[in-house]
Amino acid sequence: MSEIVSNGYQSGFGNEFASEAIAGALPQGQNSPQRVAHGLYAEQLSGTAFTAPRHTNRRSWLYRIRPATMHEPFRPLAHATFHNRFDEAPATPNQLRWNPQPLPSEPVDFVDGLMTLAGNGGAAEQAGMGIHIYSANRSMQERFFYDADGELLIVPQLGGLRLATELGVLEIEPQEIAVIPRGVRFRVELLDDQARGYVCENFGALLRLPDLGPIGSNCLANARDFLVPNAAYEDVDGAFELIAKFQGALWSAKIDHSPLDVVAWHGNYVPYKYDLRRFNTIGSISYDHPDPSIFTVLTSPSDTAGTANIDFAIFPPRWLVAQHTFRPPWFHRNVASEFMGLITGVYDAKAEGFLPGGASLHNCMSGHGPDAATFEKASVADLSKPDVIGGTMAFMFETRKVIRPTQQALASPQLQDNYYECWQGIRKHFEPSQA
Ligand SMILES: O=C(O)Cc1cc(O)ccc1O
Ligand SMILES: [Fe+2]
Repeated sequence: MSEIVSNGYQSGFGNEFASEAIAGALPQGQNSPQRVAHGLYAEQLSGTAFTAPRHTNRRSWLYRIRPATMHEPFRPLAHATFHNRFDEAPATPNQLRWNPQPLPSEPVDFVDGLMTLAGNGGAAEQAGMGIHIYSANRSMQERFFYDADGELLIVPQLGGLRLATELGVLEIEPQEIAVIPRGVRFRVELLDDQARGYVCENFGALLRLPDLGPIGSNCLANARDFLVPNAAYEDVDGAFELIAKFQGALWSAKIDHSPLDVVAWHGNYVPYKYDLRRFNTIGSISYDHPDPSIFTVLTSPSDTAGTANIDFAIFPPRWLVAQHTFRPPWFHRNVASEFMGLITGVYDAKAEGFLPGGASLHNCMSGHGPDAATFEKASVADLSKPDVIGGTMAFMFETRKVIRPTQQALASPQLQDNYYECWQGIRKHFEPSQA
């Protein structure tokens, strides 16, 4: 009986990885020998259709102490705040902003501490995303979770997490992210007393690195900076719970052993982490503020070329040097819908009110951009000097479909009822007789 211990990381994105926690456990030359070394069971886990084109095809082979099929039947598990009901309230064109969700006072783990803020599409549609916040103050104990509805992009804002997965251990802190593939079982342990962050549940095509076009073969998030765990396992018996998220609802089954019992694995369907501080940011060195697609870390494409199901973009520290230019984000209305969060610092379009741990939502064609204070300051700034934006990390989940806030998000005391006022102080400067 021993609890899982990290065996470190391998690097790359979408590689054919291979790892064994016991030398010789990984079969050579084939996937499914008649008998696997050390009495392990072979099991395939596919993340794309068997016949998906080779460059998007994802699957891994796991060599484990017991096959994943061994557990008692699932029964529905109630959860008051974590769901995919995006049709409860009318979608709103209003600009919305929330203060950070409070941290729990009672003991709450990652799964219990999930609250759904908004989303679109769903698992049945195989498109769209769920947007959730977690706030927790204790590790998951004697229970494990997997999401059959989509992969989970976890964005910590407060406190580090140790994600003990079937394929090994990922440790992340704020300004790092992790992606847990659909179906992979895991346990979330807290590295600090409290944890809060954002989760993007991707019902569509798997997140991948964006194409770089004329940028070339480097920059933005570089593939070698993505880290994938080496195989690590625990061989533990006990009275445990396996929680599944399936078609928008939770289910619970008894399991008499830890499912984190994969001794060796190989493949390209893997959990991974990435340090957002490694992002190689591109921007204008001449004039004008480019579209924020230059800040894309990962993208989930849709069936329409160039129109993402989800883009995950970040707004990291950077220099602003553009000449004869309004340097912060411009006023805009977009066909895409934008959910934003702030991990640390101040976001350059909002002088105040957008707090670390908070969130904002600007839906399709809803006007937004710099608040009045930011506009006044930037429109008279001295452009002979570069500006440096430091000590900040904001992010955006952008999506082609309208983002529908849940009833609980709209009723939440954290919703700022005066958000629209940040633009009401914008002054009329129009002078028909002056250039
Ligand atoms: O709305 C926002 O703040 C996000 C955003 C940033 C930017 O630099 C350009 C467009 C955009 O939507
Ligand atoms: Fe925007």
